[in-house]
Amino acid sequence: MPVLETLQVFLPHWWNLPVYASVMYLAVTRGLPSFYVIIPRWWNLPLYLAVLYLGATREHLSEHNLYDTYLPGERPTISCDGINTAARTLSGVCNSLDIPTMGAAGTRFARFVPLNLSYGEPDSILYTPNPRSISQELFKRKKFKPATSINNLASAWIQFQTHDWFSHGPTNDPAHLLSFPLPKNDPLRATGQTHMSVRRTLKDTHHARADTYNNINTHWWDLSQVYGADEEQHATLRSFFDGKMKVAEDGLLPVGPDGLDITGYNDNWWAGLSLLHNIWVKEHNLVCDMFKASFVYPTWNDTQLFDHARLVTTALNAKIHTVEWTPALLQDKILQTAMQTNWNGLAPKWLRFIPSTFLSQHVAEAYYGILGGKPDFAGVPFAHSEEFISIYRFHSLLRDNITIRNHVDNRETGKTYDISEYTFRGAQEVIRGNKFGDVLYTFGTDNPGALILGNYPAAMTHLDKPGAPSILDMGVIDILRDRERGVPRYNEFRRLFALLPAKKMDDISDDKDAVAALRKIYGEDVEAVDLLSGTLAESPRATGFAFSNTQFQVFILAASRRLMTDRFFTTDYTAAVYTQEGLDWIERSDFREVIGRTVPALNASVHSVDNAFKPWVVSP
Ligand code: HEM
Repeated sequence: MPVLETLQVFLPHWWNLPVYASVMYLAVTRGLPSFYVIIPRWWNLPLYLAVLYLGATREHLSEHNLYDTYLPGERPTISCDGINTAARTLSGVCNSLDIPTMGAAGTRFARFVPLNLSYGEPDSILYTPNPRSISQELFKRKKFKPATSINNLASAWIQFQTHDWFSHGPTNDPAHLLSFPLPKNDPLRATGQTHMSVRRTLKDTHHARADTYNNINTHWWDLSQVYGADEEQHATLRSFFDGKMKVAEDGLLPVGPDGLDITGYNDNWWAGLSLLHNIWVKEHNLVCDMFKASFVYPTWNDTQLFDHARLVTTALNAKIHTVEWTPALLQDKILQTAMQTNWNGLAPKWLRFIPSTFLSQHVAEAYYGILGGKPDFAGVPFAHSEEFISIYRFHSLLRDNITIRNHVDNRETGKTYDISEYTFRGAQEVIRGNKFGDVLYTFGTDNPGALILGNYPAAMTHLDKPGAPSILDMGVIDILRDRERGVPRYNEFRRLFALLPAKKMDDISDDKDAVAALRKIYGEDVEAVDLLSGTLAESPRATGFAFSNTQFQVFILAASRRLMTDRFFTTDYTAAVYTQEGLDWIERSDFREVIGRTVPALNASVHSVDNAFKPWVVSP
């Protein structure tokens, strides 16, 4: 039984393994991460060795890459007295009962690099190479290159998830600008413009240490983008009847005076986000119906129904992300096994009799999965980090156009929307000006853009965002944000994340065109390559991976950590807190089921694939 061989208890002759394997085995089971060895192309290892290697990598990174930005005594404190700690709170307080404000809305982002290396770049290098040249010459799309292994729902999904986990906020700092001269040949110069300015991120400055930034959303995986993160706003989203969220008469989310859907977080809105917010509100309301219809909870009031439905809906969302979205983006057997291990554990049902107290924490996590196990903070309070945010700069996923097709016969309906039309207020016209099922079907069958150089939508480099002080070049902003927030550039980032740095430009990519494009901007200065430029250029990638190994290294650390540190995914993932009906709902659902029951017309289409994020097979 190969699965058992990964566990200390079932691998008595571990010393007969090849050298790398025994080192990794020791690292995972006995906590000896100091023996960590970098294996650059780990994806070529046999399946279970590769899974072990990823486990060892996670341990190594947990030991070396977790930094709290609150110094002792700085963290705000509150008491959880009078708060219902059996439910998720809106602001995220009291998830940790030991440190009640851990992960709460408005608290600081952490770092995955040492604090003394997290200073924003000084002006002498902040604008070099010129961010506008990078955006226009290295990033901007000339011809759309699709990511053929996934559908466009996968792109909306990841932005939807990031809005749950983090945001620096839509406002930025009007009093402090990042400003640099436009390149000499920039077409904008013809209009008389000589410089480009971007507001700095709002931040807290400190004496003799790096600036820190606050998350305006909760750090927890709690669907705060759907439910909101404060009482006042949340009250506008609730029907206060049977635990349900408010929907308009047509069954879709109501629309506010700003023309955007009324939901927990609607910044940077577009049709893809509207689809997902609608689906998850419908799902929440169906969970309420399930509880209401069961004979077990006839006396539950609106709050009890809401609280339990939120727990269940949120955990199902986390499960789908872990065992469906991730394996769709990273289509490799190793990853599928690793993500299943995170959620369910490796042990088959019939072998789950060993009490986890007999197993070390790491072995128990691998054997039984993180879910329902003991919380594991690796000694550092949980918060998302700046480095985590930086690896999700996935704007290249966006399509230039969305052409709606009928879900019954796959024919074009004659409606096409470009980015200026499907974003912000425009999302309404896409969602309500078409059949919801047709829009969702179109997303399920279209591909998003590939995460490579030269595939950043041109329209995103002159984005007219309502309320923004000027037209935004998102390529410029993506580069500047990392530089101003002190996220290390590509090579230093790799060093700090236990990866081998590039010695020369050719080491970054096997693709000669990508290397030539990098050279045009960065010359031979491999240390100057920005994180986003390097990761978009990077190859080879693990087989089937839509993003680079550098990004994946951060993912290894963060994906498990946001589950392991959350009381509602660990200690309190129990029938007593969720109800048995709730746990069963999560257990038997996948995203195909969610789509099938929230938009029944698409049940057959979404079941044409084994994973809802793979391109659905088009109707004959
Ligand atoms: C049409 C859709 C989208 C629009 C209009 C949009 C727009 C924006 C804007 C205006 C910002 C803030 C820039 C700033 O720092 O001032 C931003 C940040 C960001 N976007 Fe997008 N975006 C879109 C889609 C996506 C997608 C699909 C992803 C995929 C994950 C994504 C990931 C991010 C990330 C990670 C940030 C940084 C957030 C932060 O600093 O807190 N965006 N986007």
